[in-house]
Amino acid sequence: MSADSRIEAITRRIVERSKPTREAYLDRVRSQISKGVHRSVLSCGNLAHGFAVCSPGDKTALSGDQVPNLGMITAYNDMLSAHQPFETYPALIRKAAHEAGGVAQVAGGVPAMCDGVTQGQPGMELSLFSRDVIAMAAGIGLSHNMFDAAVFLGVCDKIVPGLVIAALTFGHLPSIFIPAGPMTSGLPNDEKSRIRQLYAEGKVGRAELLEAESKSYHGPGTCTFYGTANSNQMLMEIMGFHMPGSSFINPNTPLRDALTREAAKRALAITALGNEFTPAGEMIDERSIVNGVVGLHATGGSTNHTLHLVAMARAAGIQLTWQDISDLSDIIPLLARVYPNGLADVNHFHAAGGMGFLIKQLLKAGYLHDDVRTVFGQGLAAYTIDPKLGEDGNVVRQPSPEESADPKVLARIEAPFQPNGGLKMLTGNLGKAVIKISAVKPERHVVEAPAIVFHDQQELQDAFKAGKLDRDFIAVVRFQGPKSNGMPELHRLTPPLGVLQDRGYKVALVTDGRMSGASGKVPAAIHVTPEAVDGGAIAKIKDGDIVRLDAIAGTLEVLVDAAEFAARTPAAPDLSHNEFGLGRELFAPLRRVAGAADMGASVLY
Ligand SMILES: O=C(O)[C@H](O)[C@@H](O)[C@H](O)[C@H](O)COP(=O)(O)O
Ligand code: SF4
Repeated sequence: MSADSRIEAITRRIVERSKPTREAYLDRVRSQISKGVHRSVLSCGNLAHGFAVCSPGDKTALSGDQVPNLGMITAYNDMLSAHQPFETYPALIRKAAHEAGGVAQVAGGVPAMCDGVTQGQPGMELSLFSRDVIAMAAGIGLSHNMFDAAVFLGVCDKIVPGLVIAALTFGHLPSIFIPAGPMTSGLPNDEKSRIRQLYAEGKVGRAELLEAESKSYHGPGTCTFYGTANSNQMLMEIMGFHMPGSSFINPNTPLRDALTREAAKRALAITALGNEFTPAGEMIDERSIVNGVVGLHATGGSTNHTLHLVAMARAAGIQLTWQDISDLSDIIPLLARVYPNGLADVNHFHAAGGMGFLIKQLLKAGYLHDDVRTVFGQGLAAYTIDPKLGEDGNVVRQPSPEESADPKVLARIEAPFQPNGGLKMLTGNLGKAVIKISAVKPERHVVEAPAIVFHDQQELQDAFKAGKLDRDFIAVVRFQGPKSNGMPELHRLTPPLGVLQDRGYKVALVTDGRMSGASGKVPAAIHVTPEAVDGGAIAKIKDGDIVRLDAIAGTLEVLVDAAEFAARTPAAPDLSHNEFGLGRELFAPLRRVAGAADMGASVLY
């Protein structure tokens, strides 16, 4: 079934816009493919180093060019609950590779930051740049050129986007993403947020807050809210980088391990040595990217993907814009109510039918390109399944049901929760911005109020604690862009602004920084571009200026006489405090070259 004509039209305009860069990219990929099995270009010395620690059997296998070798890129560490399960994956994957007649080696590791640990801390100023550092680190591993396919072990916020950039940079190789799955459900996310707001008001102490947080984040696996990490899993599934049904199976379960083994064997089956060669650079095309954006809107996914999807697409020569994302939002309905867009968590989402049901609904309406290549073969319809553990310990896939097992969490296409995806681009005399309203009540989609300007999130929190913010206002938090301080998430603003909103005040946030994928209830115009330090108009806003954020009209305006505003001198605060400390001095070169948010805020292109 062909896609809806509006989806086709947007896809066509992306294809047209991307033609020069996409064709140049594909030429590079095909040139690399034409060189044949990559180990064959290595010298004997190179090869001997490459398999020095292998068994005699593997050395024999790798000495020739008939046995496929799988390169693993792992983001294992104990900081991310979502990545901790990867500690045991290399051994599992090596064993599965041998069972399939291949070899598997860890090509390299990549760094991974837990945004939950660094949230509100100086480390968060390295977070966005870590995406591109991860892409470079993965490139270092794959540059050994020993491999016929790659598997990527990563889940969280900047890690999957960075790994996708690497996978597409090495687009001549087939690549499969292997997740570790969500944490089992703990304290409900809305209850955690309620305790946070009580703490912000001084009504509970640190002991109660730590108890609530620890009951929420309690074990291995991805945090269960629908933030950037779980948006990543949705994207990898709907873009065809996952084996069908991989996204939301809990860690350390037989089905999880069966999916991991299966992915390793599939990666070896789709190399150039077999008859289903599926290089990532050809598998992912403009239709795959559009499918990813559609999934983002249908699930109320993280705003961080208005940065990451643009950067990921560029790695394959595809030019995705915020206008594309905004226009698709007008078409795609919201089908999932997962925190912060609802009370459920990703385990409930999966139990209600999960990705298989979601994809089935979107395909039924023609909102997805079905005729795409995936690591599993041709066509997205193969992903409308429910994964189960078979008698033999392998994965079996049953067709997804026609009905949602929980219509309050996962809706049918005929009865969506909202008619659109709620991720809009705003334009006006402050430049461009992005707003996600799928978690914002309709009466708050337009906010017009006096500005109060802050130069970091701690200033706002201090003003709140001092009782200075009990009024209608728009918080303008600026000098938070990529060139300023690395564009940290300002998620610690959510509790105080949420308290003020619950007290009945009209509040909103305007910032050239980012929010967490878990942020939601307060209207926020984020990623304002140009950023303050880059000549952005946001640097000229003064306390008391009337600012209007209109998510319905798609506008972001400061209501000041244009001539008077233009004549203002931009603020130029002292930013030296974010140039040193906790590694920020190492990232000064990246701040200098960082691109604009609407181009992916990348240091790579
Ligand atoms: O984009 C995201 O999804 C966030 O970066 C998330 O990964 C991070 O952990 C947040 O901090 C939410 O968690 P907390 O509400 O516990 O901070
Ligand atoms: S979802 Fe966020 S907080 Fe949870 S493990 Fe991943 S990065 Fe850390």
